[in-house]
Amino acid sequence: MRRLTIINFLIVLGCALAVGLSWQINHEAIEAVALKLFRAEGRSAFTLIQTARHWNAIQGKVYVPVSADTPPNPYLRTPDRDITDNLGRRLTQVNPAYMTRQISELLQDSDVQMRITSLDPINPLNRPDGWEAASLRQFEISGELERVERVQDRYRYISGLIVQRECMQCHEDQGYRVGDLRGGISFSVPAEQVDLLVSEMQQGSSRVHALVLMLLSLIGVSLFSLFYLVRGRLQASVMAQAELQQLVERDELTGVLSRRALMERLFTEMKRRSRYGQPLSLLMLDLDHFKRVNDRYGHQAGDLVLKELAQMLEQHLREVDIIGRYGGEEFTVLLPNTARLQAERLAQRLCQAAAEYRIRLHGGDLVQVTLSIGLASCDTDLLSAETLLARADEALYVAKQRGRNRVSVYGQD
Ligand SMILES: Nc1nc2c(ncn2[C@@H]2O[C@H](COP(=O)(O)OP(=O)(O)OP(=O)(O)O)[C@@H](O)[C@H]2O)c(=O)[nH]1
Repeated sequence: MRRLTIINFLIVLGCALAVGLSWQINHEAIEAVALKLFRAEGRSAFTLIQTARHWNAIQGKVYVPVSADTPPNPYLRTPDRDITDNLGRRLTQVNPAYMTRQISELLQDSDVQMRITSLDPINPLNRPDGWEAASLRQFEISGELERVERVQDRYRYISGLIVQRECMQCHEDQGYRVGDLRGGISFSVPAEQVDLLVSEMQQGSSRVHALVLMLLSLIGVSLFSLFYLVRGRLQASVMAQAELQQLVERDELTGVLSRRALMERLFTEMKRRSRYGQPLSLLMLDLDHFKRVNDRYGHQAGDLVLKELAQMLEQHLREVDIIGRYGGEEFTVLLPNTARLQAERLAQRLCQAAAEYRIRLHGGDLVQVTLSIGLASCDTDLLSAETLLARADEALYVAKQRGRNRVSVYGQD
């Protein structure tokens, strides 16, 4: 349960990290979008102003009546700067730079600020501020012609002005050539409105991310818990099945195969034998005078002797050999692919090993038991399992009759 809690915590943590990363990327993208939007606005405004300036330049000369707001431009040094029309009114020439400056002054009371500026201004009022000067210098170095940035509480945009042929009439004296960068037009708007929009979009994104995090965590935790539960049940059932199998297959006291499992294996080996024609031998082992052990040391000591002896016998067998408890103090050993002669040698070894084996009881006494073994083989003839068992039993009976602690082979003794 503790493991499940830790893994579920890690799932939620993983979801939180992934969603948090997405939230961060999304927030930065929204801020980038705000900048892109303002860049588009700046470009539109610049295009409008440039078009008006172009119109002015291609007219050759544009004149307007002299007024308090439009006095003659002191920085325009053309001989026909001021003229009088046929009604006697004084007119003065408004070149593109003068026109741009006048428009920017008209905008002074609005949110939008516009400035025409140059690193080498004819009109000192057009001197660039720090950001504009840095941008114009960057344009000169990089060849770029546009910059947009949030500067303190305003979004700022500047685009470079390139000298066109029609500009030369005013700017030739400054040494400019067509294609030179001679300044720029900058716009700015308060960041407040854009900030509000950005913050609304970011709040929306935060809500969506919070929802996604909740859903992801819920789905992740539910799916994993379900998987954990099902896996736990499956494991428990597999273990229970294995335990059950063990109970059915193994003799509880000695740990060797139970009689039932032994008989199943005998039938299987008989079938294998009849299909592949390999020899098969069967030993029937019985402890000699085991009653005496029980009588002398008690039933529990007898149990210990049975258990230890079974394990000792198992160790003397090959991996393919099969030992099982046939009943009481009687064991059966199946020897697949083993002919009579080989089986007899093995039976002799088992008999000798048992006789040499000493079992230490809990009280410290050493017990020695001997075995009588009956052997039956089916080397050539096809027998049934029952006949093989009966023959081994018969041979065992002979071994007992002949004085115990010996091997008797069916059909030979
Ligand atoms: N402790 C213990 N004794 C068992 C168990 N199963 C059978 N026995 C005992 O094994 C003894 C078998 O006695 P008998 O059939 O007379 O055979 P024996 O004394 O071994 O003599 P022979 O087989 O003729 O050599 C009995 O005393 C049974 O109680 C068991 O699981 N545990």
